[in-house]
Amino acid sequence: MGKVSSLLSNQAFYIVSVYSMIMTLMVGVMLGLVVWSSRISSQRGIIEMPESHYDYIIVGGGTAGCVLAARLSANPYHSVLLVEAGEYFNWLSSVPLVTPMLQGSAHDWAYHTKSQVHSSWGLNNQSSACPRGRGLGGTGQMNYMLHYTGSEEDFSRWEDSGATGWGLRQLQPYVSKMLGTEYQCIAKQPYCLNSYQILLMSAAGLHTTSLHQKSQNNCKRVKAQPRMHISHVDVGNSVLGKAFIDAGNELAMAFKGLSFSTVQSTVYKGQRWSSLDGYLRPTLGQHNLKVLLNTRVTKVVFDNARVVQGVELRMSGDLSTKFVRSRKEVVLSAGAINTPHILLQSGVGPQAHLHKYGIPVVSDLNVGFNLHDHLNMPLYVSLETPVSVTINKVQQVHQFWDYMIHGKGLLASSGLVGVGTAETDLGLLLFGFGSTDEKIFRDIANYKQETFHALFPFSHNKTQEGFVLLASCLLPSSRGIVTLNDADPSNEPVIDPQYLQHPHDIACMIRAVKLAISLSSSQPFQHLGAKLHLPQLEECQHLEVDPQNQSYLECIIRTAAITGYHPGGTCKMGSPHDKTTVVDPQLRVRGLHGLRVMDASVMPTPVSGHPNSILIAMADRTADLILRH
Ligand SMILES: Cc1cc2nc3c(=O)[nH]c(=O)nc-3n(C[C@H](O)[C@H](O)[C@H](O)COP(=O)(O)OP(=O)(O)OC[C@H]3O[C@@H](n4cnc5c(N)ncnc54)[C@H](O)[C@@H]3O)c2cc1C
Repeated sequence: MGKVSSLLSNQAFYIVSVYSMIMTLMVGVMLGLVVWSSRISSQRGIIEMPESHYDYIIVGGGTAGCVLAARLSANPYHSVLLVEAGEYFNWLSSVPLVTPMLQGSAHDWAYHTKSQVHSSWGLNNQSSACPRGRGLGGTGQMNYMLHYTGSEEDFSRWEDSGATGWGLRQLQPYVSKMLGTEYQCIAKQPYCLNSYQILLMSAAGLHTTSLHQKSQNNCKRVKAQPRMHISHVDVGNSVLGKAFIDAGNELAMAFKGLSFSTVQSTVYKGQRWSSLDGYLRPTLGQHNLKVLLNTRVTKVVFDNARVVQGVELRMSGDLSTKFVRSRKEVVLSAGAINTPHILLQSGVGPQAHLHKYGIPVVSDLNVGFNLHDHLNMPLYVSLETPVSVTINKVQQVHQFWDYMIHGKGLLASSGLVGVGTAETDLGLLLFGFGSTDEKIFRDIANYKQETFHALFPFSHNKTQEGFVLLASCLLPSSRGIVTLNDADPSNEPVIDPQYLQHPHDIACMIRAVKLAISLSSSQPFQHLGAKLHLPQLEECQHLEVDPQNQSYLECIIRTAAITGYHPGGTCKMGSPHDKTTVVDPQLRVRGLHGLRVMDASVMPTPVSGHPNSILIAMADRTADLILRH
């Protein structure tokens, strides 16, 4: 009997081993095919050496740069060069769940902030990580894929501050276009307008002049191919998602303006869908669009009349500098950290700061100021019900199989489940991870080991069920600055966000944390056996661990809150008469000719959520502003 059972178990072991070998082999082959086919299709339009000149030069192939390059090259008579410091991201970037693994990799600029005074006490050197995507697709190729298109108030604030033309009404047509609705004229009508005019008309309500009335009769909204694909967490299939919505309903009386939903993500058939996929990729290979990878723009060059001549660039592995001329415009889309860095290196920035490094001043502007970012305070909640993502579940072979064959399963989602707002400025995210890889999550936040362990007490347990609530102040008032370290463009700039410097922000963060605490103790989560683990942090050990204790809450926030990954504002857009602005509402750099900025650095104030899709719509509108010019 014993022999038979050991024979059977040997056979079972043999079958399981062969099965896993076959599965692993097939997964390997399929991944190889995916990588191989994307390599082949990705070579189109990529050049090794630039020509001497182009009509438009776009610096940075990130979220905004990919849209601009596609739109400006739509006219076959315009030659466009897109210069990107990195290369193509590897295949990991398309698998939503493993997104955090890109941080700290070769695809990340991997910046760190200056030591913070008012925050980050529990981080190494009191310095926050500041990841930024380096490669085609930019930070949009390494972000958490949350889709959000802003509130009306976000854009009214911009208009009120002098960024005229950037209201919701003007941006809405571009958001619609992103999602698959366009405005088209009936062909061959004499009074047909171009798409920009139609978008403007629709933004203006379509009925102000007789020309508009005629066009209203001849132009219509049509369904088009969406540029961006959006997927939703289905409440019917997500126990955590359902609990989140139900908890929102329960809390509606206690918090004003509460709005809770499951997340929308820029994911298509289980893969990341960025502005590279939706805008740039379909246009690659056009004769008039060239992409230069692994090439860093070090400087914008001007003549004596402050007209842009072109850019200086350095190709990877080559220490010499090349010059490429622009016949029409240079657009900086290098992101909220690198765009001000390039401008400062080019002599555009505060005079005293440039003098300090011996850089000749081309224009004395407030470049680098007004840096804003969201902060997230993580709170861990353990569960007694198996409804979350755990390391053990992710490691099951069938998860790989489901993903490779059907684009489904745990790997197909970022793990983010719910997004909530209340009282206009409080934000909450539910990350459905019960257990996490300590090394990845500790290092990407730059947490000290003891801070990490206090926040995530079960991090060593691969089967622990639970989730993380990220509490945030959506409209922070603190403003930081990006400055030069020295006059060498290849050295990192100094990033000082001055998190929580403004008293408003700590009060706002405390309210957000209280919202998270109320959520964890709501009935829907209690039914799942939720237990909140308020951290016992070394920096706060003199304070009683109590959710009602304001001083304790302030201390844990100042110790353990981490970046929300949304730096912006460092080339503030606004009225050309306002000395604090860098670009006018057409995004032209004030006082210079032929130079614009279009990326997160132009956002005058933070948006009440996630900026990526808003930047896509803004870049699309900017292309129309440029083309109309
Ligand atoms: C980890 C993480 C998660 C995030 N999650 C979300 C989310 O879920 N939802 C959301 O809406 N937002 C999210 N964001 C923020 C969002 O992705 C960014 O705000 C957005 O991508 C910024 O776009 P951009 O065009 O301003 O810059 P980027 O996309 O950063 O593009 C800048 C590009 O310029 C290139 N570049 C820089 N310097 C040079 C140079 N000198 N020469 C040539 N090229 C250069 C860079 O390599 C890069 O490709 C996240 C960000 C991070 C880091």
